[in-house]
Amino acid sequence: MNRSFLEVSRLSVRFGPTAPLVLNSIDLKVEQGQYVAVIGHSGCGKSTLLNVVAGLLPATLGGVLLEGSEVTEPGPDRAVVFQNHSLLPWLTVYENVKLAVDRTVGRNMSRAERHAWTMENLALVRMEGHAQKRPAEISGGMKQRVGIARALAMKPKVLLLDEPFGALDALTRAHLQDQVMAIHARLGTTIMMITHDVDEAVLLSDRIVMMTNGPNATIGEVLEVDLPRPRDRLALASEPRFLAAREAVLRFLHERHALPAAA
Ligand SMILES: Nc1ncnc2c1ncn2[C@@H]1O[C@H](COP(=O)(O)OP(=O)(O)OP(=O)(O)O)[C@@H](O)[C@H]1O
Repeated sequence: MNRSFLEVSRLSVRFGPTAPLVLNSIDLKVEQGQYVAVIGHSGCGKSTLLNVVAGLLPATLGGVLLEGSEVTEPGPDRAVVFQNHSLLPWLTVYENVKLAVDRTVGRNMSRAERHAWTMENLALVRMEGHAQKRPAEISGGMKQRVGIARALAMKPKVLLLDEPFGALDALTRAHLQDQVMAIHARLGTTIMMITHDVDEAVLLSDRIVMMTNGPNATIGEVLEVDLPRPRDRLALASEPRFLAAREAVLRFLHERHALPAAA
């Protein structure tokens, strides 16, 4: 049988035996190296989907396979970056990343290798110059970069990004999007990203998974983003294929699956 790298099959989730289904029979296949964005209105179940893939939440029905193995618990092969950084405040930037290295891939490395690998990942997000600072001493964008370095340092098979740029100002956000695109090009990591931002989804992704409104949310449409890489945000701003993809997602969200007007 032809398996995909990551497969979500007939996934349904409810929180409690009598609660309605939040997700209803989600089917999604992601190939190795693909960048997939999941977009949908607030509350439709995007984070729930990501959390099941991360192993943080159980499936009620169906499930998730990564390279053919069922996901039943969290693991370093699926690193998550949340909207609000989850760095340990009492550790330095270096120590935050090093801790993740020590607990995962670093187990089979020498002390010098663990140090080098920690620094290599900080350099990937251009944070090597801030290694000795604590989270309180760096900006929100820098914290997210450290969170991404920490996730990548675990050499995950899949990087799960839950609105990673959501709390950042527009310029910092654009800068970080460019960095993530560069990292994806360099490492070829499989990425699943949740976002509310249509431009961000089109700019970064190979495919955009559009979810219907909850409860009982499911995948409404999947859009293939046919734009060559590397992608340049300025050049794309007037590129017809970029604009067409953007319009397709906007129409899905605001015409076919618009939220009812507030009472
Ligand atoms: N632990 C939980 N217990 C009960 N209900 C939950 C729990 N987590 C999520 N829900 C409910 O499941 C639904 C989907 O939530 P989820 O956070 O997955 O949506 P979302 O699309 O990620 O939303 P947003 O875009 O606002 O972050 C919501 O109605 C939410 O209230």
